[in-house]
Amino acid sequence: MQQFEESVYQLIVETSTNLPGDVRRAINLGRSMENRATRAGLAMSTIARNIKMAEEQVSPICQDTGMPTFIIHTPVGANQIEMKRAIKSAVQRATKEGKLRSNSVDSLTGANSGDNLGPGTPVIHFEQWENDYIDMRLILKGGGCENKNIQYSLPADLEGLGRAGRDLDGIRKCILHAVYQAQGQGCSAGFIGVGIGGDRTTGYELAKRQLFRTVDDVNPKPDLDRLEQYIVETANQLGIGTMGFGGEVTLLGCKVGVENRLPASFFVSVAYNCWAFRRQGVEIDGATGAISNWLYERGSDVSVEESAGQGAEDLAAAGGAADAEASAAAGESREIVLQTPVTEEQIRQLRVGDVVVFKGEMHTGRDALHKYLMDHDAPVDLNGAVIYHCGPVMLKDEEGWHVKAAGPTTSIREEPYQGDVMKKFGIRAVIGKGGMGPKTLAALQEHGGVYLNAIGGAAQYYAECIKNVNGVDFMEFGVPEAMWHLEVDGFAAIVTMDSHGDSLHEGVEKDSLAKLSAFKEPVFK
Ligand SMILES: O=C(O)C[C@H](O)C(=O)O
Ligand code: SF4
Repeated sequence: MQQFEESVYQLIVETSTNLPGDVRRAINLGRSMENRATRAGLAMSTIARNIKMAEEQVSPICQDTGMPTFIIHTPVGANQIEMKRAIKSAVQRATKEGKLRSNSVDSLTGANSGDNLGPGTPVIHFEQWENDYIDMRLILKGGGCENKNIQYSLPADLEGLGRAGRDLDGIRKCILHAVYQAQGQGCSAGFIGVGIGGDRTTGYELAKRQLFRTVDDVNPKPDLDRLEQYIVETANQLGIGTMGFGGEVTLLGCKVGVENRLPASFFVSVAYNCWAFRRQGVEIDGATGAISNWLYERGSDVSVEESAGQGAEDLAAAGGAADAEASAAAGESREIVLQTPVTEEQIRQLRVGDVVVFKGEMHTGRDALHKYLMDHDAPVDLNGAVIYHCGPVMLKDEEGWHVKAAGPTTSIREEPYQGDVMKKFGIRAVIGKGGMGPKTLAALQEHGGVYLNAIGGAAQYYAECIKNVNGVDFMEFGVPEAMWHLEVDGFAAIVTMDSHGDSLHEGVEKDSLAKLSAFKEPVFK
């Protein structure tokens, strides 16, 4: 078993940096369904480009490399204690080399362990089997989509859909509702795993295990097969679209499993996975510990389609290069280049739909920083500043810090603080993903601010726009939560909430709720 640790390391690197073949195929199909000239289409193109960049640079597809979760089948008599030790050591190495972000945080103090090890992390499930080889599967599911998991207890009354009973049609309603409530916040277009039955714990486990099925497999239970197909088709009529920008593609896959339940309980548990659906698996020789086979088609075998004229289609080139038809479809999107710091006047000119390309310094800030800034001073002048909701993957060498991955994080978590923090320090622009709520929208209007949506998960795409790390504060918060001062060039994001009271997110949510209500009537009798 000498090579076992190296095999685990290879599996981690492959999973984090190279999206598997079946997921790529689903994304290619999604891209073909989305109108390329729209905001959702541009987001899809950026995602495709990011997948390629991650593979080429062997760097994380998304900066949030999630909760490493291993499911391992071992031959009878295999030493699981030794394997556990090797897995932890491989996780440590992958973190040190920037293939995983340091993601293990003390729940009470917020202290980051720095190496992805700690109580409960990584997650390792062992099971014995009577084969002589090891089957090891890994999923790296990020926090943003994990936050969109949802569990229903039937019967229930669901927004837009009414009564969901204890039958297949009630289950249908729960799953559709699960997609609706995620909106773009889990980096749609997503994949969902559904667990019917079990208890509250095993229901979620069953849901997550569905994510290990290949996107294109067929459910052996005809009823569930029909349900899976219905859900993908119907969810794509909700109009949520990539990143919640509105569009044709909201869901790329649905897998449903069923287990027995107690007479009193009826749970439907839904695990939502973003487009950055990172899971792989290997067969390992029980004697040597070497990889003998990959269990899912590898990313390198399926190319992510790039369309002709690709230069003109990514986000940074969107406004300027869009032709008349494209501009109209994207809601008259304009491209505006802004040098930071920015003025109130510049910000008041921006409208929902504009593509802004930033140049200059921006500062990262997420949960720990926003809480801190509520009752402390900022370490740097934030007048006219741009805040980026981002927890990057960073590596340090003799020359200083380097950005390895730097996409946006879900902004809604900062809703209680954002407006106050902007007003207090004179911050003019906030970049994140998934949109923010009414409190922030009101503050943007009053203060003269703007919210921009970057493409979630596009961590390599944005890392390339960061030309220098000017400095860092609050390293004590841990790498993802620290305040990084970043020099950017060509950093593009779309205005989705402006200083005139308009919010694209509010509109998409309202429209999708109306569309959801059309699926109220029973389908599965
Ligand atoms: O933690 C992050 O960097 C992102 C997170 O996965 C999110 O989707 O909000
Ligand atoms: S940022 Fe988006 S793509 Fe990355 S883990 Fe979170 S939900 Fe997934």
